[in-house]
Amino acid sequence: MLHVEATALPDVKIIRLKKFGDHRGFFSETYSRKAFTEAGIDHDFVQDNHSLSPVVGTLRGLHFQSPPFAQDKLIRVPRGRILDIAVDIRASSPDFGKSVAVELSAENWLQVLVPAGFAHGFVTLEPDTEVLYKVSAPYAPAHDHGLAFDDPALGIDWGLPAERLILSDKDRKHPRLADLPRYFA
Ligand SMILES: Cc1cn([C@H]2C[C@H](O)[C@@H](COP(=O)(O)OP(=O)(O)O[C@H]3O[C@@H](C)C(=O)[C@@H](O)[C@H]3O)O2)c(=O)[nH]c1=O
Repeated sequence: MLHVEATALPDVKIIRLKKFGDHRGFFSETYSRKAFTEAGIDHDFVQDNHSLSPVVGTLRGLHFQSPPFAQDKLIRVPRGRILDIAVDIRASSPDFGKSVAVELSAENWLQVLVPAGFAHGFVTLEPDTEVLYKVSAPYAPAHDHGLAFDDPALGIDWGLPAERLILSDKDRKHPRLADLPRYFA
């Protein structure tokens, strides 16, 4: 029913789901605890989030929650298209500071699993893009942190010129990786 692939950062996984199309439209099991667990993705998701970004170039990120409210995230796009980015911020990881980008869309029907210890963000590539994601810990504003999306040390190519990017005020003020406390060992 589902197929799991590692990305260049092996703990970030791409999930391919079955989509059954017929003359009425389609049906898809977008999450099944049993099927995901059998495929090695075993997380205790406690909250579902949903965002809408009307304008192309809306960039949300890079975000993470620190322990004890660190979140695993399972992300999908039921409408529109995004470039989804995960950055390894685990201090002792050989991939510390490295990022991976995956395009998620209503068309490709992929999901991405971004585990705790990674900062996460995305930029929208189509108008009216909606992003749905499950998280494994509740929202905890005191433990909610950000990393600068344009930190040169990360070298992330967001795929659009800077003047086309739409961000929250908060997301323009996050520290660079070198100045970020080491929240994850
Ligand atoms: C994330 C979150 C926000 N909020 C509130 C706080 C604020 O008033 C409003 C908008 O919050 P933000 O600006 O943080 O929303 P946004 O920038 O969409 O934040 C999200 O970005 C992506 C990339 C992630 O990975 C998510 O974990 C989350 O951090 O929603 C909640 O009530 N619960 C939540 O779980």
